[in-house]
Amino acid sequence: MRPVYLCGFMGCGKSHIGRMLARECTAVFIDLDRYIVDNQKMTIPEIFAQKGEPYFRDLEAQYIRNFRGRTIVATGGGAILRDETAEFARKQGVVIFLNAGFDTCYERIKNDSNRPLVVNNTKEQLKAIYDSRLPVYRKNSTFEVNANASDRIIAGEIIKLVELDAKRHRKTKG
Ligand SMILES: Nc1ncnc2c1ncn2[C@@H]1O[C@H](COP(=O)(O)OP(=O)(O)O)[C@@H](O)[C@H]1O
Ligand SMILES: O=C(O)C1=C[C@@H](OP(=O)(O)O)[C@@H](O)[C@H](O)C1
Ligand SMILES: [Mg+2]
Repeated sequence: MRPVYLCGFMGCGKSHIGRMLARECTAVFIDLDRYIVDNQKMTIPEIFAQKGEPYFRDLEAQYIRNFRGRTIVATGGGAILRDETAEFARKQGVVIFLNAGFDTCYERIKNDSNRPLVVNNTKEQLKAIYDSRLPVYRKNSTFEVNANASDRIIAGEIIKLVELDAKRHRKTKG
């Protein structure tokens, strides 16, 4: 199995589904946000406040390159927006966009003080960010799944796509 990178807006379920998938596929689970926090020994709000958002974006772009093999990577909602990062991830493995509606995402994240974009933007501003990101997640992913569903259903869909990817990849390798 090649690495699986989950992308999508904050609250779409990347971390939750990723952890579940890794258990089901006996793969290693990496939460890119967690990995950054552990390596930097700072929380995400601290990194944003003390080093700035561009610094955090560079860390994402750098650290996402550290994983190989049977791994499920829950990216942070901004990581796959960078074209070179997405290109790397699609070469390395399979990028899956968890597409959940804005209202679903917002209800899940609205009170979270650990997500600086949520703290620093109004609901209307977050909706505008969501709308501007949607086409980029689409463009930069290999597959898209409907994430307005139960976690079991979403995980099942992803497993089918990962199997499809493995088949295609074997074929192209000959
Ligand atoms: N399909 C789902 N159904 C119900 N709750 C979900 C689902 N996916 C995620 N959640 C919950 O929504 C919240 C945000 O999910 P999370 O995985 O942290 O999102 P992300 O990593 O994409 O920002 C968590 O409390 C999680 O348990
Ligand atoms: O969308 C974003 O720009 C961000 C999403 C967060 O991860 P989740 O998508 O897991 O919430 C985290 O990386 C950071 O707060 C920035
Ligand atoms: Mg997450």
